[in-house]
Amino acid sequence: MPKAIIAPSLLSGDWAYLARDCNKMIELGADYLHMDVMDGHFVPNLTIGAPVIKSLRKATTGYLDCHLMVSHPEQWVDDFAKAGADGFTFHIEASDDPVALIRRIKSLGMLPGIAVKPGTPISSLETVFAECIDDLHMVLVMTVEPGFGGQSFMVDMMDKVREVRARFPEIYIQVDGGLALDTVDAAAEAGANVIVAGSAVFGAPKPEVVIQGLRVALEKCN
Ligand SMILES: O=C(CO)[C@@H](O)[C@H](O)COP(=O)(O)O
Repeated sequence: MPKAIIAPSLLSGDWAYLARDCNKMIELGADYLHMDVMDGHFVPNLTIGAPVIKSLRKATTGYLDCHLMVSHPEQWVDDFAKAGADGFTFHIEASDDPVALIRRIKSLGMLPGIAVKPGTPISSLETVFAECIDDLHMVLVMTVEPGFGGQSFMVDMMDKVREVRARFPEIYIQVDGGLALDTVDAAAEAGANVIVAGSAVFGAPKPEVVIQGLRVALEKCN
């Protein structure tokens, strides 16, 4: 099983103090900085693009785990690579040629991830699994409808996590949406090893306690 990774979602941070919040999360024990990129089209919310990642790159050495909730993710891959993103995860529902995009992401020096919305089955990834599993760093199983923080964790998505873990023991499986100390066990037991948590971390009086608690839950199952 791959290493346990905790990725606070900066969507729940303070955008006016983004660099400060990123560095604070790393100091408090986070592994990845989860950056929610939304275009107001693929999802009904609008956030940031590559220029913000470029500025942030100068301000933090943390791993910038970019989750592209956008239509036509191909359009942005070069910009994100130039900006200094470390990971580029896009949605299967948004891409016409996911295999080519995964290869492009990798060739640009980023780690490729592929995401599925709650209504999308893992079978939609068959072509990706067949043609470029060795290039794929991570599968992101959304545990809420993408677009907003603070929603409830969808425990029924754990069947998808189990399905991916059973087939690919070494792949990174990220879960995103509604993860907190009372929901992480279900994700960890199913085989997830990358936990995104926004409101649970940023809303806590001591974020470091939540980060550590999430890590302990993952490590119990690893
Ligand atoms: O991608 C998304 C929402 O679309 C997430 O990254 C959320 O930001 C997670 O927030 P919480 O559910 O943990 O508050």
